[in-house]
Amino acid sequence: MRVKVCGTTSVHDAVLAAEAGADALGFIFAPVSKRLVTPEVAREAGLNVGPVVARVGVFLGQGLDEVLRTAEAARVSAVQLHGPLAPLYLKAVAAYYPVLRVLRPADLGREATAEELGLPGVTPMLDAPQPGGGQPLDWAALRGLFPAGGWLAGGLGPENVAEAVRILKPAGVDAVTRLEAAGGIKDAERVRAFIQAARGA
Ligand SMILES: O=C(O)c1ccccc1N[C@@H]1O[C@H](COP(=O)(O)O)[C@@H](O)[C@H]1O
Repeated sequence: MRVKVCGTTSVHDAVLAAEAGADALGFIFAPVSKRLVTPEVAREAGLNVGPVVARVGVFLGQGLDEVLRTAEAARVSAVQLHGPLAPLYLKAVAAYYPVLRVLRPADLGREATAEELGLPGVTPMLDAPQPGGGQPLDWAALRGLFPAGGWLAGGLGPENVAEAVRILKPAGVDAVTRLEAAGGIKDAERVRAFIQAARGA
């Protein structure tokens, strides 16, 4: 199972998460976020974590041109897309980058969702309705609905990730709020504890 540490805003926090064993780092380029980072800092962070840590650019409701330009400037290795979007948009991004397509529980079972997830290079990630809000999903209620090969986000932290993994068996987990000392600043102990708990589940 892969572990992603999201909301990285500095080289320091990128190195901290990579040294703690993160498989992937998330860089949020959505202007609404208190974890907004510039492509320049994300690029520099990526250069400091070695060759095997994935760098994921996170976007919410942004235009195709902006997503592709920002991803290129930041030299990310994958893109995470939140919010409603047209199938052609998703197809266009997936032609350049592996995509984590973020879904809410209400999206599961919809025809449009099945169409999106049928595209090559698109991996589902289930998250709470408010991204970056630190609110866990009702994992027990999602048993049997959770998409095969999907990732899980939404209010995960050191104290609850093992339980979530046992219930839903995701291919990857992702967190931000519960790993922070303050908005956009990582708590080193919580980052380490999260990765250990996820791996030990
Ligand atoms: O964290 C944000 O500010 C954010 C803003 C816009 C899109 C996504 C954002 N974060 C994503 O939210 C999930 C889970 O966050 P949490 O652990 O519940 O706080 C994660 O995928 C982040 O990438």
